[in-house]
Amino acid sequence: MIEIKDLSLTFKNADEDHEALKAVTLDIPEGCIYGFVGSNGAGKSTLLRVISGIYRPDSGSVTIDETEVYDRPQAKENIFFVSDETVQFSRLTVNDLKSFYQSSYPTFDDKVFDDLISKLDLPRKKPLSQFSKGMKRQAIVAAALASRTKYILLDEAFDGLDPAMRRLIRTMIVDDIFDRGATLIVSSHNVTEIGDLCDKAMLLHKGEVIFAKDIDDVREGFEKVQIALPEGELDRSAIENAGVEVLSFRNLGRVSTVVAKGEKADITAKLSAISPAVLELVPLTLEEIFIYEMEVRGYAVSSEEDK
Ligand SMILES: Nc1ncnc2c1ncn2[C@@H]1O[C@H](COP(=O)(O)OP(=O)(O)OP(=O)(O)O)[C@@H](O)[C@H]1O
Repeated sequence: MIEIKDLSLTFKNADEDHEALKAVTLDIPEGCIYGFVGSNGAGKSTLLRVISGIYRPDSGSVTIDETEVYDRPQAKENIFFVSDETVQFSRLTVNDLKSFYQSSYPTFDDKVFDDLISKLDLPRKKPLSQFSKGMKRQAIVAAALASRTKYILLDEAFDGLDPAMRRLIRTMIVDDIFDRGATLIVSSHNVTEIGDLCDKAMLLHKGEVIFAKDIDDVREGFEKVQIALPEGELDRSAIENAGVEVLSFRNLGRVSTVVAKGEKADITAKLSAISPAVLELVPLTLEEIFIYEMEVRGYAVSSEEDK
């Protein structure tokens, strides 16, 4: 179990300081796949680095199985962090990578690594600098799985992988995590992928946790409705005047699509009072929810047509 309590971290720069994480509190249970999503610069990589013991928080704490990780090499043996940058490995070959991680992780399994490299069909004696971005990613993920650590942290999980490889790597990771009861934390900008892969998700914005929930509960409290009057067009104010909290409003011909905050029964009752000819609830994607949550906080992500 990873417990993060009231954690803050400020980068101190020559020109100005930047508070990258603000009072983050989060529990990551064992055996789950946890997704970190958020805007660019939200603090996802910084948080993964703090959990891995690379950065020391200014205040608050991170404990993994009740042990603080920073400055404790033994605790780090339980964690494999795949950074979003692979430049540090450029001069190494796949075989060098194997030796490097063998010495870093007592649990490293040579056979698992060799099998994965064969499955991925990666050259073993070529420096990683001559690999494509996706191939480098594959090699590091193979090392992560072969290290047999209890916790794997993947920054920008599937960056640079083609669709077939995304699927293969995803299956390899999920099978491994499931078989061993390990814990995986992934950060990604691909919200759909996070929704498909993860048990839980945390939305981070400007260093603050907006929510941390089971994936199945993320849609709770939001509804998307298609509505049309018997005659004429609706406008946003008509919906708001009916007492519905509108997050997004869009007209396509006579049919309006409304994303509203609130409970299904309440929203339906209020909209029924307008006496519409059409009133239909439609599924809301995770991406839409994340966008609305960030819009509410002033993040400019809506297109002209959504207004
Ligand atoms: N070493 C550093 N020194 C100073 N500021 C930093 C450093 N690393 C990150 N930051 C700043 O901290 C904030 C959080 O960065 P971070 O890389 O954690 O965000 P992120 O959510 O991973 O972003 P992205 O999705 O764009 O990769 C950003 O404003 C970034 O500029």
